[in-house]
Amino acid sequence: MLVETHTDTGSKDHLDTPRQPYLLAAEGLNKNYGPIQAVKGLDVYLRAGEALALCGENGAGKSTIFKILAGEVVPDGGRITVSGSEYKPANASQAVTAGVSMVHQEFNILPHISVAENIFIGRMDEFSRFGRINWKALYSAASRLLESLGIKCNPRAEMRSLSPSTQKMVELARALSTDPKVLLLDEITASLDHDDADTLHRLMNALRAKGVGIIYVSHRLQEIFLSCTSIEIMKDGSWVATRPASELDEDQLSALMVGRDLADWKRPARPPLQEEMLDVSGLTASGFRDVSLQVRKGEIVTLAGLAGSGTDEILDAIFDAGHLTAGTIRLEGSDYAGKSVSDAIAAGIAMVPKERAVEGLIDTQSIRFNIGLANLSSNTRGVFVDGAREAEQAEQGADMFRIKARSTAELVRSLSGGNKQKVLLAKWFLTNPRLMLLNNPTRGVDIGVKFEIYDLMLKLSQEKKLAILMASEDMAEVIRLSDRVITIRHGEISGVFEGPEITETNLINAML
Ligand SMILES: Nc1ncnc2c1ncn2[C@@H]1O[C@H](COP(=O)(O)OP(=O)(O)OP(=O)(O)O)[C@@H](O)[C@H]1O
Repeated sequence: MLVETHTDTGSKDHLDTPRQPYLLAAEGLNKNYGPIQAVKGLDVYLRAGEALALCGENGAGKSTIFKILAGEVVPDGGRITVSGSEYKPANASQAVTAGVSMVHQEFNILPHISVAENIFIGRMDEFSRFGRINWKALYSAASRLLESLGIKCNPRAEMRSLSPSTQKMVELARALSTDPKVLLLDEITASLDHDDADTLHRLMNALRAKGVGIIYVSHRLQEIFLSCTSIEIMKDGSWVATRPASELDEDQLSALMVGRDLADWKRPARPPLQEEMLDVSGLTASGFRDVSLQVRKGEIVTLAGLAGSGTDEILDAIFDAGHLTAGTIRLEGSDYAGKSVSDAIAAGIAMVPKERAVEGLIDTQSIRFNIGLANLSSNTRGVFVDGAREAEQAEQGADMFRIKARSTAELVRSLSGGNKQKVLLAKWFLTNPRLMLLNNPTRGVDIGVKFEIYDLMLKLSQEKKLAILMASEDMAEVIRLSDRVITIRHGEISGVFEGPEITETNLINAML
């Protein structure tokens, strides 16, 4: 069902036709965080059966809108109705009762309890009698729900035993268990593997057919065209345009989002590279075996594989070499005997991990502190941290990656998701590494910054002879950036591709 939407052609009046009233109408929303105007007079209109993509650069205000709609943040101004009734949720559970459920960008789970409890958390009294929980009823309700949604996992399993992708799908099951009229999905696919992303898109279509309205945020523009019927673009907290998805293509959408055309971005031609930086041979550890590969100075080599193929483990094992069961690592022709992360940093290796929330950043500290952490050795005088040097370096990082914040003294937890990822990248790029290990470096980063990161990676590899070994699930990124691609299947190398051999068909055939 293609749903009629308002457009930005002509005036910006949104007519609520009697034929199909708005399921959700938010008008004139405002939200300030201190001096930051995160949302400025924004309108959002959603009809039953519509999947509306909310698009904008990192820090544009998308998550803030979602938090307002989900009752987690009280707006400073504006009016919302759901099914025509005034909607002013004081908290998330009032939002759920009114039919609005959300899946967050960051993980929102309790790792030490079961899948079933995570799904029905806050509603366990539905399964209790006289103060005792009827576990059988709880597990069978969870089992029925998961099965109906096509999510394969054991409701009795402890949440932390699941892959991040399955954990996210359980969060989706939790949102759907409340039978929402409006479903808010905030960058959910950033955590999903291929199969779960397919299941999600199938579910979105089924939900739309049942009349559920969906608002969807993703920096993967391809996905938006796959499953959304309309697109609202915002910039710096304000409305820019709303269009039916059928009227835009990816290039037009990215131009509307970032205000410039990115369609012509091409990787510059690069001279042949000779000097070897990394040479690993017969590397074996949990999740992969007998991996041998080389990365030359100035080269970008990518490990490409399906989720669970072993690419994450290979990068982790080079950075934290204490867990290897066999194999050797050589750096610039010399044996590397490092056994820990600190040995790796001392040897000039840096790593941007996949899960920034868990492995990468201390949320409760400032941007400056987080960038400084990886650069402590250059920022200390004797036993004291040189505050001025640390601040200068943080400024440099914030500039280089266009981190959107009032100052580098701001706490990382108050940043938007994409800006957190930029802090992580700045932190490691500023250590001036010889070898950079990047696990999905542009995850959650907006399209404009994505291309800036590509330019930066190419510049550093070219000018500073930085060797980059990256893992990426973004096929367009793999093809755009790599000098060489090594495909990994079931923990083993299944192919090596260079230059014109790097095509989507070749890579996918070798990955499957
Ligand atoms: N709790 C907070 N305290 C202070 N500032 C905040 C807070 N939450 C968000 N902001 C600021 O509000 C602005 C909008 O952030 P928001 O998270 O809504 O952006 P976003 O569009 O979702 O970005 P991304 O694509 O990076 O996730 C940003 O400048 C952000 O730093």
